Amino acid sequence: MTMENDLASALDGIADPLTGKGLLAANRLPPPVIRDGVATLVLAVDGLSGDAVSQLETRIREAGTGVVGVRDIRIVRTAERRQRRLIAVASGKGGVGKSTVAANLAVGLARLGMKAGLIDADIHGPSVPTLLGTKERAQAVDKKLIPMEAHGIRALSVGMMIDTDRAIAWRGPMVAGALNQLLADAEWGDTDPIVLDMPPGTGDIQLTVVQKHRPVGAVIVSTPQDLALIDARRGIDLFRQTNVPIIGLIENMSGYACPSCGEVSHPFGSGGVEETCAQLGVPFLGRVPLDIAIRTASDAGTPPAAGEGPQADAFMAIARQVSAALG
Ligand SMILES: Nc1ncnc2c1ncn2[C@@H]1O[C@H](COP(=O)(O)OP(=O)(O)OP(=O)(O)O)[C@@H](O)[C@H]1O
Repeated sequence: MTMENDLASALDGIADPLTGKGLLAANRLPPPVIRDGVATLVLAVDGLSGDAVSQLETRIREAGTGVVGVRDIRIVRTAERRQRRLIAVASGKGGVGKSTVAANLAVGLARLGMKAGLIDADIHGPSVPTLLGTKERAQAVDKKLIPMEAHGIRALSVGMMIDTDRAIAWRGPMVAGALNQLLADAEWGDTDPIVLDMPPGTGDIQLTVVQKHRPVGAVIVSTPQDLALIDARRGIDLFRQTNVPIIGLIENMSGYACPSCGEVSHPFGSGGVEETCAQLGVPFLGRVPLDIAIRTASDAGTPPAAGEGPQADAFMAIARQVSAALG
């Protein structure tokens, strides 16, 4: 028994790449079983890339064979069915730029070489068709929706399915049903990861989405002003309660550069999101300035992350951090 305990604590000393918790605490591994000096470990590979799994296996073997009495480690990976990693982009409050960030994050991840997708679950104001410049309805083949392709990503939006004026009166179960259609009943092929632009707020709808679709992590968008930050904390709480790791917070509309004189002002204050991250012990992923060029490009259907210049750089820096967090 002590040998198994020793092995368990050695394995729990390895940090899970997604949550940072020990491998047992993160439910990556169940308590180990040892027979005749051979430990058989069932490793849950959900949400991890092939490289991340291989690195983790190496560390498990190193830690395991260091335990007295363990002569061999056998690792069985859980069914490696194609797990699509969902990244939830949320905000506690509307209008903080959540959809803008979600679209540019997906485009940024695609520019880093991933087959990224984007789902617009923001039924009260589906903005992805505008952000990507895809105004047509999505086609369906054999009752499966075909995601639109734009700016290197695949995307589906409630706004590509229905008359959005009607959706505004939808209740929770209808939202959940529509989302299921966008996620499970669509032809996503090898798309991974998928950025999920969540409905704004932290109510029942958000809770259902999170519980049902189990994102591998959440990105929270906030502006620096106090009110938005209070709501962002609520967003963090929602994910913590449901055990979804917080990938980090983004400060959007941070500092305004006057297009004529160049002077930078801070209409919503400055540094608030980074401070909140430090207080809550969650990563700060970066800031995106309040920039007219971002709004005009977004309204014109050309996500800044697809181009060059300071606006693209701000989104790419965030995409790199999210990509690193995914492993
Ligand atoms: N960094 C920025 N600089 C300038 N304009 C921005 C920036 N971020 C977002 N915007 C603009 O602010 C408006 C709201 O953005 P967006 O729709 O992304 O917010 P949201 O949080 O998703 O809103 P909602 O809660 O209504 O869905 C849009 O016109 C968008 O172009």
